Amino acid sequence: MTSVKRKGILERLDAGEVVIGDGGYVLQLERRGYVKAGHWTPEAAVEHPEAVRQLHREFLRAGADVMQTFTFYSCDDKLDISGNAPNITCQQINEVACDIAREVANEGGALVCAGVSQTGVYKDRSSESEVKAIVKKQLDVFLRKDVDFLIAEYFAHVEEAVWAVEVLVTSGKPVASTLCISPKGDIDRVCPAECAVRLVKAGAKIVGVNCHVDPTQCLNTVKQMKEGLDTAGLRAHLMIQPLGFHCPDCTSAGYIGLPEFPFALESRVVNRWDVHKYAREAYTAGIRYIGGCCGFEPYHIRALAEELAPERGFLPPASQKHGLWGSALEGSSKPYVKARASRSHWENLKPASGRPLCPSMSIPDA
Ligand code: MET
Ligand SMILES: [Zn+2]
Repeated sequence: MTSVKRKGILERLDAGEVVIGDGGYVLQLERRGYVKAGHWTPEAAVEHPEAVRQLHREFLRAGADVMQTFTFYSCDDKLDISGNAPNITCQQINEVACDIAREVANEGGALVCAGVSQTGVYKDRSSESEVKAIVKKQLDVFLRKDVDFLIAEYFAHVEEAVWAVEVLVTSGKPVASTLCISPKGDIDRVCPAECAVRLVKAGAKIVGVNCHVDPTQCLNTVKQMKEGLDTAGLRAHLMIQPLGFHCPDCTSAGYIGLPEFPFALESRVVNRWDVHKYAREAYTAGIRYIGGCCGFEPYHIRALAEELAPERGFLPPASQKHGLWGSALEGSSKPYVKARASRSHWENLKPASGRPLCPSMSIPDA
């Protein structure tokens, strides 16, 4: 599949455009029956390409400007651990994942971003060459498939992310990097400001966070990253792809440490109005690449696109089926439903969980 000539990621961001990211794949496809929890590897790209393609299409229709390849954890050491895809290789998965992402991206002018994530071999400095070899193997496939840009995402140690970035930049393609860290910093207690500085010095042009904590906590972290870069006199674009779950009670282990992870997170899902608020705060903080990670579904991405429609100048196709701020309810025959066709109703609502015996916060296991 060839790429259609279109404005690249850096051209868009350098011009001050808002870039809407996509949402979470592995968690969503686990729920749909195509990914095994615990392993979280993406062999569904080969086994059920139609399922992966459909999720990409829904994100595109919701307004995503970027299709991230379904290549999470797709390196030899992770797939071996999973042991549930004996005949499928990572190369195969990564090739097919790039093709699927390109096919859907071409349906709507989106860019293809190929991703690598934390490896299973990271220890200390001694693992540098091993980590880099794994990333290089993934990169070779991505280059053959001529993806538009690259991301090193979901790294908990900035040191490992820096190694990945160092390999990815050798391609000459733009490189983004997001860490799955809390406002306190990475696992080794490197603060977000320092993390951002190290990633940019390694060559990343777009830096930020993804996964592990909620939109509020991710905003806090990226703001610290921005301050760190400003203080160091470095320039980079900022990116944010938080969880689509509220977890103010989690520790630096993020949502993985919550007893509800991963099979009972539903009561924590952010709603579309939470996403409006998050999108506006991210934009105001100077972040221009705004998307979501685990828990972020197509309707959340549509909410991002709707909140930022004044800046972007258009609405996504999925908004044909959604009146802004509940206006579609004008057509309801029930007066009490019709009365909810107002921004103030949805903006001020404190949604009930409907679970009278449940606490609003948990005690994390880690
Ligand atoms: C656990 S984070 C997963 C990130 C990846 N981009 C996905 O959505 O599948
Ligand atoms: Zn995630």
